[in-house]
Amino acid sequence: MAEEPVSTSQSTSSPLGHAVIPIVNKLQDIFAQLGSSSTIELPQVAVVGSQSSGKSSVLEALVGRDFLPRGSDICTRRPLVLQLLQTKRKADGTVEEYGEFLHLKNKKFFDFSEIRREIQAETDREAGGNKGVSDKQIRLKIYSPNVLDITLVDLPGITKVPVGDQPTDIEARIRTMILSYIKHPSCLILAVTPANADLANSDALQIAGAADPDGYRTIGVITKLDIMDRGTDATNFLLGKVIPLRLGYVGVVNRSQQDINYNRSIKDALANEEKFFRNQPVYSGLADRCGVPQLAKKLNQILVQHIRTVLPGLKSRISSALVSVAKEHASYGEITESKAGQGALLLNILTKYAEAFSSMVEGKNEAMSTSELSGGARIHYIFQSIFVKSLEEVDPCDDLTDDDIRTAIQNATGPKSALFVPEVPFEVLIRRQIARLLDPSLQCARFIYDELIKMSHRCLSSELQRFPILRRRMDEVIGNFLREGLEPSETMIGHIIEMEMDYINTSHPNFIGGSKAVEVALQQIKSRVSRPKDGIDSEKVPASEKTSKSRAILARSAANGIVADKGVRSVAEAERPGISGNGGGSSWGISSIFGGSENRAPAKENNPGRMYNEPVQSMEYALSSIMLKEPPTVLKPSESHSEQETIEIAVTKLLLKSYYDIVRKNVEDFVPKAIMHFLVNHTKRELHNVFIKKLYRDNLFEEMLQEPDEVAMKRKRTRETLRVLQQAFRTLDELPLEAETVEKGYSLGNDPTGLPKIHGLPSSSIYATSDSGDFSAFYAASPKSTKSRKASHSGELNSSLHANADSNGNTRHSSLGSYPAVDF
Ligand SMILES: Nc1nc2c(ncn2[C@@H]2O[C@H](COP(=O)(O)OP(=O)(O)OP(=O)(O)O)[C@@H](O)[C@H]2O)c(=O)[nH]1
Repeated sequence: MAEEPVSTSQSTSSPLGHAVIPIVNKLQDIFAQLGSSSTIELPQVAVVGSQSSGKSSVLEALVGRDFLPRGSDICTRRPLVLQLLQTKRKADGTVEEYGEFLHLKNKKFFDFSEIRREIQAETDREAGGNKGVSDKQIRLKIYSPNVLDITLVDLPGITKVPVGDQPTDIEARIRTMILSYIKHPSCLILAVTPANADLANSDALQIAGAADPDGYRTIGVITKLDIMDRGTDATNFLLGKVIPLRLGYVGVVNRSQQDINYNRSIKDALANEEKFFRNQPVYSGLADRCGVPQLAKKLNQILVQHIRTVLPGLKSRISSALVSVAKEHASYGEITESKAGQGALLLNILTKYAEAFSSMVEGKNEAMSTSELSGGARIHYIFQSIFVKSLEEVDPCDDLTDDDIRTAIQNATGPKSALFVPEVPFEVLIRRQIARLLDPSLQCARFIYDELIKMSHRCLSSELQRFPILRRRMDEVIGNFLREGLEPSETMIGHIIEMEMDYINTSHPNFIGGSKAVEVALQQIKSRVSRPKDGIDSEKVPASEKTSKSRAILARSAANGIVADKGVRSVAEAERPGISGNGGGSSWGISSIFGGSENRAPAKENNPGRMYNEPVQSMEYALSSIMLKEPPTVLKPSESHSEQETIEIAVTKLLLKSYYDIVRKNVEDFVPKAIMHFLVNHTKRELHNVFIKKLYRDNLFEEMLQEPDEVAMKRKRTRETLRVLQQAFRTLDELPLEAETVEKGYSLGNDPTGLPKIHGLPSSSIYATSDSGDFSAFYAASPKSTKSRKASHSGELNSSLHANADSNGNTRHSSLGSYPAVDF
């Protein structure tokens, strides 16, 4: 490529064009180094056009070296991805240029004709020797101080008629292949059309139009201006009068086949091209649209603008990758060799774990979920919504039928008939109900234990992943410790229930008491009598019996201080039984249910009640020598309920319910307390000590802090990734200032000419014009602002040059939006 004379303004201009592109290329290499399939997708420049239109020649001229197979026949049969990388001149001023193929890593090709031969050989290897075409890329990097940093793609030319090994659908296949490159919004398209062909029917413009209908990224290249028919010229093409193109056209003169045959150098060809345009007065006013150097400038300028816009997005991606890799790296920790270091590490892990466990129980855990209950909240849920709720729902009488109660009453009164509301059956039955509370209470403790086990697993920090032995040992220790904590809580729960069963405190202020129970029971029965269907049939009960029972019960109410019906008092007193006097150790006198014993009347043993009627009758039968039936082995109370029994049953139920409520509340209160004290809080308090006691041993450090090889490997890999990312980040960090400088260069026009200054671009007057080929105008505003916004989102090239903020004021980054996220 011809060296441009460096003007004063250039020498003071921003070096961004020089600096940004190599950095991004460098980043691309960095990502490649990471072995990640993700790469930074730079805007590529693809050359499209019909066969032999001069695509390869244009690329070669841009590169400034002969290295591509060219000829009148089909030459490009595989996509060639060509990354041009600008290198510095050597200190002694000599130039080193070489190429490197991806498929031949570490081999530098200093002889460019050898590069051409390798392209041909590699093409043949994949696509065969007989004009076959393949879509498998050949990747080539060219290092040279004489190139602009750009990635170019040479694509097979569009052909209509299949030849050689080409399939019948060769045209469609090539079009698909071309489209797969140029459809990408970040791909710049060089649509190459020979000047001696009909531009209106240009394959290149047609396919470019399909991929880039608005022409935001298509540059028209007219080749072979030198072999146009005499008397014709390409000015109308170049001015966009035939087919308008937003980015305009550049006319070039490449080497003819004869030049190639004579081995004419590119340098000569460029000189020849310059001479051509100089000698053609018709092109003199179109200097900015003529010649390979102008094409190079156009491309470079677009590329620089694009990269500048893309950098912030790239930077944020790298920084987030950096954060996650750094986090991962930190999770692998450092290798600790010294005993003291190991001890400190172990202590730290154990302490952190114990703290995490406590925080989780207390609900102070940072990683607390917002989508579900966790930690201590689950414990609370188990207590309140499972345990308490289940107990509340239990009816103490639900497993007791009236017959059960009647049987219990009859059993409790022994051979006598029950004269009063019996206390023993109440105690027997209430104990039975209290006993039922044991199982759910123990189950509740189990649930909490399970929760704590789950929490213990959740507390395992990522740091522990690298110490599987320690992790296992910690698991064992906490598992055992929790199991040990479960025992006393279960014992305590047992005690709570036993205590409740052992002493039935009928003096409890909340207990209904016998009198009140009788009163309520009578009311219940009365209301049932008035509604015979609902309850017992009062008619069936003999009147005398009914009166006596009522009297007896009401009398007890009176004895308890409740004013009873005066008319029945004496009878009631006469019928007062002496049960209380016969109470055993565990039997609480009737007074305990019915209140104080002050008004207790002496027992009357020989009360001629219903009880004795039957033996008397038996005697009479005996006298008549009538034999009795043997009593059955299993005896049940008689089926018919007396009214007395009904009342007794109702009273017993009321007493049961009332007392059960008291016990249930106690249990609901004490069981969670016991579990919290003996299991949960105990674990919270003691876990750290237990860990220290069981695991913090000099002789165990080595064993417990043993990490698997895999962790060492991962640590090494993430360290390397981190290093590369840090390097990339640092490199990018230096860019904003330069980008700003470039911004100034473009927008403020601090050059006397008011022109943008890009490294490697001559400060020619080409930018002064402001027609369709002027990028400054193109960058400044889009004719379709809405569209450009949309395009910006989809990552189209032009978007990077337009509005940088969406309607929400968010900065958007365009083209790299489509490159795959860094995935390590
Ligand atoms: N006179 C003249 N000949 C040219 C020009 N550009 C290309 N040629 C010749 O046209 C022929 C085809 O050029 P290539 O560069 O191989 O064309 P291509 O489009 O890459 O061809 P394929 O890859 O095979 O499709 C070669 O013989 C070139 O020397 C030009 O501007 N002037």
